[in-house]
Order: sequence, then structure tokens, then C-alpha cells
Amino acid sequence: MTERLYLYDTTLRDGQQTQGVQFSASEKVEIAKMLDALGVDHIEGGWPGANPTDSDFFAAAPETSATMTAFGMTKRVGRSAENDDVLAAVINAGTPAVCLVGKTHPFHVRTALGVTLEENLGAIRASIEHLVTKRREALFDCEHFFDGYNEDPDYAVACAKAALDAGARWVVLCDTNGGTMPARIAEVVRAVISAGIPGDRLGIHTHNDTEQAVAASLAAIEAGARQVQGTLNGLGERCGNANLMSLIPTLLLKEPFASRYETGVNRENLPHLMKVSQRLDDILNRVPRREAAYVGASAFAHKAGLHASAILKDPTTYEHVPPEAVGNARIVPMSNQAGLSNLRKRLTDLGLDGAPDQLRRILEVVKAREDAGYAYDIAPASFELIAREELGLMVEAFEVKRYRVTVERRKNKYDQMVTVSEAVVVVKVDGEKRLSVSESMDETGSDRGPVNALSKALAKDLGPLQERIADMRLKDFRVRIMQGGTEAVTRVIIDHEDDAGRRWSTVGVSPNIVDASFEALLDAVRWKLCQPD
Ligand SMILES: CC(=O)SCCNC(=O)CCNC(=O)[C@H](O)C(C)(C)COP(=O)(O)OP(=O)(O)OC[C@H]1O[C@@H](n2cnc3c(N)ncnc32)[C@H](O)[C@@H]1OP(=O)(O)O
Ligand SMILES: CC(=O)C(=O)O
Repeated sequence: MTERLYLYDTTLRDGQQTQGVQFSASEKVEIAKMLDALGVDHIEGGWPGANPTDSDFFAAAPETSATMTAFGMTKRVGRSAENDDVLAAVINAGTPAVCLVGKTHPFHVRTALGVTLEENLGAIRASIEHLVTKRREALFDCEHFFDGYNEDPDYAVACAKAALDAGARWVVLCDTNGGTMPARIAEVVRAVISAGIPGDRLGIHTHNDTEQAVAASLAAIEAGARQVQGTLNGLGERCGNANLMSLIPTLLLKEPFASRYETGVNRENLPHLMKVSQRLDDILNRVPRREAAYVGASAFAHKAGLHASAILKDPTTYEHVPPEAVGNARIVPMSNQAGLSNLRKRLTDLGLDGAPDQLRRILEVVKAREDAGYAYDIAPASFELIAREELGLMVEAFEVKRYRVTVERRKNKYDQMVTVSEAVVVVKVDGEKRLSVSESMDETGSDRGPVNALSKALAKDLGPLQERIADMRLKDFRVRIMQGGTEAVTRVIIDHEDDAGRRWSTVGVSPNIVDASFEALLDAVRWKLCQPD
């Protein structure tokens, strides 16, 4: 017999409190739809009235199966709930549910609000009653509950009970500062339930300031809370909130949760998880975190030779869940940690094979080049080119004769000082030399730098090959200095994508950053030309 556990997403509210994150109203709509398709129970869309974006979002909020929820704060002391303009704006958004945050820590009541403990209790009661009168599902976020409980357990519980008695459907215990240990979270949740707030009315909202938000949420669930709040990719104020991308698969795939609880997200939806996580990063223009649990590109990457060897015999030797369960895939990358098992698996995946001496040679080349600074585990396209070369499968369709890049500071036609990077690349294709020149201006007239200029020049005119590389787009560019001082070597990793949905990474290494970049760019073009149309 399973029990229902409710998932409450606050990506569009607490997630928007992440430094550097500012969703547009249309991005919020897209994210809300994504969350709805995933199967969360509540979507907290933002704080209507607090800023134009949130107000615009609620004015055009999408139809969702999930309960759309507006967020706000309890009424201010000294005015009635009916006459509080901030509360009115929240209610006027017209959502079926409203979540109000209120103080439950005496220190905050005195210091932040400057009111008495009784006045705060009255404000909580009146605000929730007002929501109920307006026929809204009422949720109460008990801000700083765990710290408040440490100072004065009776008062913290009294605040939660005031909301419950006033008609709140959910009373959510918040570890607002994110500093409470999971064992303490469980202890307090149990105490709150013993004090008369049933677990099926209790939610948990944790922050990740000690990197334990997910663990703390799971501890609260084990202790009896039946609603869990979190965000996509763990966005949120400061270090973030509990990461739903880790919480959801853990709840569905791990004991004791999997057999005890049922959530709105089912196992059929779970394989969409990685795409949801990546889409959010795309919207934020962030590079996905490779090492993210379950949904990171490295979550099922088996780099070490011993691991790869066993994985090929039985994947469960080094995998805690099957990667497909969350929409991820197993990778056996090549690197200086690899043995023949890694290599054979990589080649098989690429549809390649070779004689034993060729395989040994590929391993030697990879290890020697990694020693010089290359990193093939994160640049698999460059590895593929090495393999093809050693297997005699590489046909070089063009040759780079020379290239040059200049960076100039000069006045533009509006008499403003601007930086202009210009690149010249000369290639030989089918016996004919072709010279391409490119500047690195984007559509706004800003300089995108010498690597951008080089990339454009290299991909500008490859004669008869041009059509095959026309849909290549440079997506990301990462530079790492490998050693300090005069011995410094630069490693550049470049990611590209194309219209077929392929995304590939290449590497270049040199004491000169431009050379390292050019090598990675060149590999990207060579790899693209190896792909079927
Ligand atoms: C723990 C959390 O993450 S809760 C969510 C926090 N999110 C946000 O703050 C983002 C949205 N906030 C905003 O846009 C603005 O802060 C607004 C529009 C809500 C309020 O703006 P302002 O009126 O300019 O107030 P300001 O932000 O300076 O201060 C907040 C006020 O609310 C009061 N307040 C804080 N919490 C509560 C509460 N639970 N109940 C009633 N009043 C509260 C503060 O005491 C302060 O009042 P004061 O100005 O009299 O000192
Ligand atoms: C409400 C909320 O976001 C918090 O207390 O952390």
C-alpha cells in the first residue's frame, strides 16, 4: 500500500531568487508547461505584484493540471488582510492556490518585523483566514522554522498551528538559512507531528547551504512530511534549494521511498528528466553541470579502465541505477585512465574496429597526448579523429595553409572606441587555395573575440565541402591554463552543435591560446565532415 507524496516546484519563485537568474514571462510559461508535463503537483509561479514579469506571467499563466500557486507574504501588522495592498495583488492573480510566507522565529519577528509575537500570530491567522474566505487552497511557508524551533519550540509550533487552524491545507517547514543538519530536520518534523500537526498537512522546504538540501528533504519525508518543495537543477536563493532533479529519481527509484510512496511523477515520465534539466540550462544559457547526479553527462561515464572492463561484463557493477531510467546514457570515455576495455567499447559505439596493434597504438597516442594536456574524456570528437587516423580511416578533405588573427582597438563610424578581432584563414580544397576573412562582430556590433573570428573564417569557405558544415554552431568555449608561469600550457575545449541535434566537443592544446583554439576548431570541422549527411 503506497502513500501519496506531493511535489511542489518553486523554480519560478525561489529559483528566480538565484543570483544571475531572471526569467522572462514567456520563459516562465515554457518552464511551467515543462513542469506540468513532468507531473509535479504545485507550480509556484512567482510573486504577483512584486515585479512586472511575475504579474505578466500570472496574467497569461498556462492551463496546467498542476495547481498554479501565487506566492506572497502575510499581511502587515497594523492593517487588515482586506486592506493589505501586497496581499491583494497576490490574491488578485486569481490562482487556485496561494502560498504565504510568514515569520516563525521570534528573533525575526522582533528584529525584521519589529512587532510582538502575538501580533505576528494574529497576522498569520488573519492572512490564512482571508485566503480561505477567498476560496483559495492556502499554504503557509514557516520561514526560519528550524532556527525558530531552536530558539522557542512552543512559539514556532504555535505559528504553524495558527496557520493550520485558520484553514491552511499545507504548513511548510522551511530551513530558510539552509544550515540545519538532516538528522535535526527529522527530529523536529517528528516533534511537530507529535505536537498535533499531521504529516499529511506538512511540507518541507530546504536550502542547500551545507550541500544537504536533498538529504534534509528526504529526512523530513522519512519523519512524516508529505509535501516536498524544490527546484529544477537546484536553483534558489544563495546556494539553491533542494534539487528536484535528484529528489524525484531518488523518491522513485530508491528504498525506502520507492515502495512506500507514489508521486505525480511516475516511472514512465522519469526518462524525460535529463531533457528537462538540459532545457532549463539552455534557457539560462548555462553549461549543464556534468557531474550532476542522475542527469549530468558524467553521471554514467565510466572513465577508469577497471570500471570500464567490469561495465562491459555487467553494467550494474558500477551503476546504481540504469541510465535510461532518467533519460541519461552510459559513456565509456577515453583518457589516460583507460584500458583496452574502454577503447573497444568506444570504438564499438562508433561502429569502428581495429587490429590489436592498432588498438594499442591508439591507447599510446591518447595517453601521450593527455600527458601533454589534452583531455579526451571531455572531448570525444577529438578522440574519434585520433582513432580514425590510427585505423587509416581518415581522409583529409582540406588542408589549412595558414591563418592569422588580429585584435585592434579603433574608432567606429560613430567615433566610439571599439575592439575588432579579425581572422584570415587560407585553406586548400581540391587543389585550390581559398582565403576567408571574418570579423567577430555580433548583431549588436559587439566584439565576440578572436576565437569567434577564427571560427567564422574557418567555416566560411570550404568550397565544395561548405554545404556539409553550414549548420555548425559554436556553443561553448572553455579555456584552462594547465601550468603556471613560463611553462604555461593552454587547453581549450570547444562545443559545437548542428541541425541534426548532434553536439560534439573537441580539444586543442598549445602554449598559445589562439593555436589551442584553432586546433579545437579544426577538429570540430574535421569531425563534422566525417558524419553522414
Ligand atoms: C525566504 C524567502 O525567500 S521569502 C521570499 C522573498 N522574496 C522576495 O523578497 C522577492 C520579492 N520581493 C519584493 O519584490 C519586495 O521585497 C516586495 C515588493 C515584496 C516588498 O518591497 P518593499 O515594500 O519595498 O519592502 P522591502 O523589500 O524593502 O522590505 C520588506 C518589508 O516586508 C516586511 N516583511 C517581511 N516579511 C514579512 C512577512 N512575512 N509578513 C509581513 N511583512 C513582512 C519587512 O519587515 C519589510 O517591512 P519594512 O519595509 O516595514 O521594514
Ligand atoms: C519561503 C522560503 O523560500 C524560505 O523560507 O526559504
